[in-house]
Amino acid sequence: MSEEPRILKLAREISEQAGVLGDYFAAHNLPFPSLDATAALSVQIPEDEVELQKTRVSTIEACEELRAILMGPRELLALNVKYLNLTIGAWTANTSLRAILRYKLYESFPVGGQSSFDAIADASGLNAYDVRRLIRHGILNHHLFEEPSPGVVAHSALTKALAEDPDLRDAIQNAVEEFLPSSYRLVDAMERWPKSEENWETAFSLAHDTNSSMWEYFRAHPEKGSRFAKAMSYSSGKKDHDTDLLLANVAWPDDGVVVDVGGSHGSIAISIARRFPKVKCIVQDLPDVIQEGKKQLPADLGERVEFMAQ
Ligand SMILES: C[S@@+](CC[C@H](N)C(=O)[O-])C[C@H]1O[C@@H](n2cnc3c(N)ncnc32)[C@H](O)[C@@H]1O
Repeated sequence: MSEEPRILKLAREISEQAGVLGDYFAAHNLPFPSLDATAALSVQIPEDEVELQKTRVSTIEACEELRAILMGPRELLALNVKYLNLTIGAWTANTSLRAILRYKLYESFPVGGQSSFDAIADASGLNAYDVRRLIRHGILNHHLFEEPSPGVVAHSALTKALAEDPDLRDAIQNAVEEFLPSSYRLVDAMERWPKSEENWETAFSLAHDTNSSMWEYFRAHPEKGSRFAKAMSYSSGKKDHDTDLLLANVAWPDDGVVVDVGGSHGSIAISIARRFPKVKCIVQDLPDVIQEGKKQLPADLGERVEFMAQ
């Protein structure tokens, strides 16, 4: 008999285990757990009910795994960046992800192959102790890498996605290197420069130890600037966020001119031009960004998407 698919197995386990928990609450006349304002602040299972506590934890773990599988690697990576820092105690939430990207651990051995902590340390220049701890942190917290047997490292779907999808990689790295550190400095910037309208008196400047605005900083660090622009294109249309929603929910003209102010490399303008063959689009942005956008523009849209440095 073929093996039961993982999502069905997990769903069955969740249902069975929730049933066991439900029977306990009913038998003990306890309120069922909920997120209503009137609910108890902890789930009402006494500490000495060890088996029941285990059932509760394994139900939560099965829910997390089912959710992760159903999201898929790309969406899951984006979600990791977005939400993990909200967990109290998750001080290290994105450290393994950041290290895996910064030191290119995702390409330290081929997808489909296996490696060891020592070999990954050699390939990356890190020491084996750090590599082991970071990779195990990634495995436990983010589904990054797998350890099929002790000391043997293999790719997971997520590290495979990082290895094989440079656009996704740029979007994630831009988030963990540029934006997450800035988000932590926002209230500091508000305190330091109350009501400032200066374009460099920002959380970004504090996080990056600079007296420049984010845009000047990106110009001085072109590899980061290019990564930011690719991240914009990624989130504004290429893969997970369907530009169809934008196209369907705005009363675009059938012909005429659309100007995308701050349109970066033109991903939105390109989508509009493709959908409405009589519309012309003008993308306005900073000179360096415009230069790159021009280079990337598909040749067949040369007449209808214009880039303008502003
Ligand atoms: C959040 S991004 C927008 C991304 C773009 N709409 C997309 O979907 O890919 C903001 C854009 O504004 C541009 N920008 C910032 N300051 C500018 C300025 N002073 N003049 C022109 N463009 C500017 C940046 O280069 C960047 O591409």
